[in-house]
Amino acid sequence: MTFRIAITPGEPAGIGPDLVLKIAQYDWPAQLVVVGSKELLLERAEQLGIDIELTEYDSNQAAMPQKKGTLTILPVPLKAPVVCGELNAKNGQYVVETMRVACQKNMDGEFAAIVTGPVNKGIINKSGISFSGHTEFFATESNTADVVMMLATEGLRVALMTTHIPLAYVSKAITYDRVIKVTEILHSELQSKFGLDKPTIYVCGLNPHAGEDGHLGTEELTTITPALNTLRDRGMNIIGPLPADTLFQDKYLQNADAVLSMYHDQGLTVLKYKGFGKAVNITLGLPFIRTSVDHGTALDLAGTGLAEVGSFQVALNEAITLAERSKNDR
Ligand SMILES: NC(=O)c1ccc[n+]([C@@H]2O[C@H](COP(=O)([O-])OP(=O)(O)OC[C@H]3O[C@@H](n4cnc5c(N)ncnc54)[C@H](O)[C@@H]3O)[C@@H](O)[C@H]2O)c1
Ligand SMILES: N[C@H](C(=O)O)[C@H](O)COP(=O)(O)O
Repeated sequence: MTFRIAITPGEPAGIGPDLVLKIAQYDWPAQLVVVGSKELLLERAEQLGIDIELTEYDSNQAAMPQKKGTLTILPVPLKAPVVCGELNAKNGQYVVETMRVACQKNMDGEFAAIVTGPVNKGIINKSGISFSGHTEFFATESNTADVVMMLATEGLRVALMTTHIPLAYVSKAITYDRVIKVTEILHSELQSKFGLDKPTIYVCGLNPHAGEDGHLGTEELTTITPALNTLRDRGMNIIGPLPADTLFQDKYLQNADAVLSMYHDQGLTVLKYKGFGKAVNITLGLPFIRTSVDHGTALDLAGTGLAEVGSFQVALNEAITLAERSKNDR
């Protein structure tokens, strides 16, 4: 028996709908249920010259592998017409509703995973909904206190100690408890989701040269190292904090199952330099599987046919692999 994967196309004026249609040009071993506007997909398909057959989702029917040229759709209506490349705050509520429905159906066990297309955080906030990212949204929606953002491409996994917050708040956010919590979630999910019995985690410092013994910043001495020592005492294999500018070299990375960076651009700049378009974003610590693309809404490419589908394929393949693994573990 196969399972169902929920797909949210994300921002309707961006490339998400284009990529969902491109994904549908292949056979998939799982049923792909797109949670979003049927009219939007049909309109974008016509614009791109893609043939697509949409079948409405019926929870009473058994899940079937998705055949190329087809998609299953769980309709969520748009709030306003869509023009490619033009954000419209009226559709902020639509975008959030697609995520909410997909989340609920995963919580209920009806779907085995969620794969999300890119959203524009700014326009959702402009629509009156406070929103900083899918990662935080799904945590709140599923009542999960702590989750971890991790992006992965071939040969590198990068997890983040802090996610979508202004740089000015990062230092305050890195508390002893946060270092313990995030590292514990990363460690336990490397074991359970990725089958690594005793994962090795390399940890970046926050300050230049990891603080240079307190001369260039003290967070390493006061917070990060004490927390990592506690985790080492609990048996975890943790290296660091090491200077972030020299950590990302092969002699460290070949031994690292993941690198834990202190803030968004410290880790993701390296990850995306290495693997942009071929990476997956995975939320660790949720009660369901959630993966996503490594890129944003690319408003400049929506409706042109030029958007690359590589990262969406990686995200969908990863969701299917994780869902199969989780099914076999049960
Ligand atoms: N998963 C997500 O929801 C997600 C991820 C990252 C950024 N974003 C959001 O996307 C919006 C735009 O962000 P940005 O401009 O920094 O990043 P972006 O990824 O949208 O665009 C950066 C550059 O990469 C190109 N690009 C992106 N995806 C591409 C693809 N699939 N194929 C070919 N070229 C591609 C774009 O044309 C642009 O030149 C922001 O609102 C941001 O918050 C969302
Ligand atoms: N931080 C992610 C990135 O740069 O790729 C992106 O903004 C998406 O984050 P969410 O999955 O939390 O929306």
